[in-house]
Amino acid sequence: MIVDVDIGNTNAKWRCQGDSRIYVQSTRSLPQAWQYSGAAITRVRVACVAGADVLQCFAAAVRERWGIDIELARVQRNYAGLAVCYEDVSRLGVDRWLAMLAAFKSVGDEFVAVSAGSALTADWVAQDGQHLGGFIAPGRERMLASLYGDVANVLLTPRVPGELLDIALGQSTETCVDGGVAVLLRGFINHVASRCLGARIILAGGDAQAMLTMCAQEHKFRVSLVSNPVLDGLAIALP
Ligand SMILES: Nc1ncnc2c1ncn2[C@@H]1O[C@H](COP(=O)(O)OP(=O)(O)OP(=O)(O)O)[C@@H](O)[C@H]1O
Ligand SMILES: CC(C)(CO)[C@@H](O)C(=O)NCCC(=O)O
Repeated sequence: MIVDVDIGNTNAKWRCQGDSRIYVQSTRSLPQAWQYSGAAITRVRVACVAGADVLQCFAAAVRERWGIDIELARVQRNYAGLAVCYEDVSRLGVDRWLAMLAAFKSVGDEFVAVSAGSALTADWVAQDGQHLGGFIAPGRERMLASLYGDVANVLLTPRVPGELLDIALGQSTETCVDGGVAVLLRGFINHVASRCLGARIILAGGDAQAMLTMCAQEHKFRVSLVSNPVLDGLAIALP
């Protein structure tokens, strides 16, 4: 059994080969125990942007339980037709690279890979596979945490996407913050969309659905929601 694992800053997600289900566990809890409960594992392909300590604990647990070393994806300057534009490719997040690899294979044309998770990222890739650059910004939870500190999670309210369409003026701290953050998220996705007229927008991450809702009507037809391009990219990077 091959298992692909995406260790993000908030959540670790995994998928077993031949099974479309994605399992999620908080990254914080991963060093204590990986909640994998499937069949015996022969390969574990990993993308990790969380700390080295998390990865070390995870690798040690896999070695102890299945007697194998994890296979870690690493960014390469030129791979599978995708050419990374960073001067120092080791600085590019492997999650961004894998998402671009997956989109490059499936779109076959110019695209922008957007992730709305712990961070907001957008990466432009030309039709010939040249990575043109991108943006990194704090994601929704990070923006809230920067205002509320450790109580951010308490104040996070799961919102139905429709609520985000009409950003009302807040009349309490919470509604002012929610509205302000929504303005920034909306600004990000609509800037991306209006900067890449013609290109497909491949949108993923925990806040992808909310971002799609906030995307201007005239751009929505170019957006494809994907559930986890990082996991898709692992199969390309580590065949
Ligand atoms: N149940 C939920 N309630 C509220 N918000 C949620 C929920 N699940 C996800 N989110 C939103 O999704 C974000 C996390 O998304 P995701 O799981 O894609 O993160 P991640 O993969 O760890 O991030 P990254 O890859 O950027 O490190 C949170 O910051 C939050 O804004
Ligand atoms: C930006 C994040 C946090 C998004 O998960 C990740 O891709 C990362 O840690 N990147 C390193 C910095 C960079 O990509 O330039």
